[in-house]
Amino acid sequence: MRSANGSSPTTRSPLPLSAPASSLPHLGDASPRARVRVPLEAGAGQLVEARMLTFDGLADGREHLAVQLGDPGAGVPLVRLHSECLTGDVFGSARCDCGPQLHDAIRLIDESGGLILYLRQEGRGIGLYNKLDAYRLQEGGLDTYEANRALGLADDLRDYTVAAQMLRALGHTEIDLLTNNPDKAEQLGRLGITVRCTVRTGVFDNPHNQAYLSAKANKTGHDIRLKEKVA
Ligand SMILES: Nc1nc2c(ncn2[C@@H]2O[C@H](COP(=O)(O)OP(=O)(O)OP(=O)(O)O)[C@@H](O)[C@H]2O)c(=O)[nH]1
Ligand SMILES: [Zn+2]
Repeated sequence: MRSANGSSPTTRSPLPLSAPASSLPHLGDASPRARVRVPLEAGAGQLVEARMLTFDGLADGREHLAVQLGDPGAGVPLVRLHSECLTGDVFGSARCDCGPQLHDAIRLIDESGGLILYLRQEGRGIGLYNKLDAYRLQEGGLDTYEANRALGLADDLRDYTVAAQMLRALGHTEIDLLTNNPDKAEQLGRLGITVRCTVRTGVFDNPHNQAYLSAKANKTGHDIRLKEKVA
């Protein structure tokens, strides 16, 4: 069982989430392309060593990145699928929780051994400009999903085929998944990756991201334990 992180996630029961071998989808072959060592700032002046991997043959032709942390031989890896959030990951936007989630994942996975798959799926797949259009609509009172729909877009366009391809290319067909999002585990199961268990990420709430977090908890079944649910 995984240990809890500093923000008190818990490990849930094992999930029966793998497809039978006979029905495994053919995803197309991807293979590792380059593997480079990169020291990462992990807070409090600490550096952790990451290995960054690129791939040939990913299904959508985009540049997704695998970041390997900790002991690669430590058994079933702890994996986070982290969808790109330029505003949160790079600029530290407090409108969402992506930046602190990413940094907490680096720390936690460095301890456990595993991978962050950094997926180029900005704005849950709608792209940066559409996300900022959605932010404008949210300022008029819509929640994150209503704003997508007002733009004529689906709630969530993400497909995790490339994540399954990266995992298979690295020989990982069984993982523990660091997420609060049930769709990630379900999709990976259908794509032939056994999710042994999920580990909740911490809840990084602040006065600016309450509506974002409560919409995830109330509308898409994210396992987020907010102190107080905002309607
Ligand atoms: N469309 C849209 N996307 C947003 C908004 N706020 C954040 N995002 C995007 O939401 C995605 C968050 O991805 P993840 O960190 O993988 O989070 P998640 O799907 O909520 O699941 P877990 O963090 O794994 O529990 C990023 O791509 C952000 O850019 C928003 O208001 N609208
Ligand atoms: Zn974000």
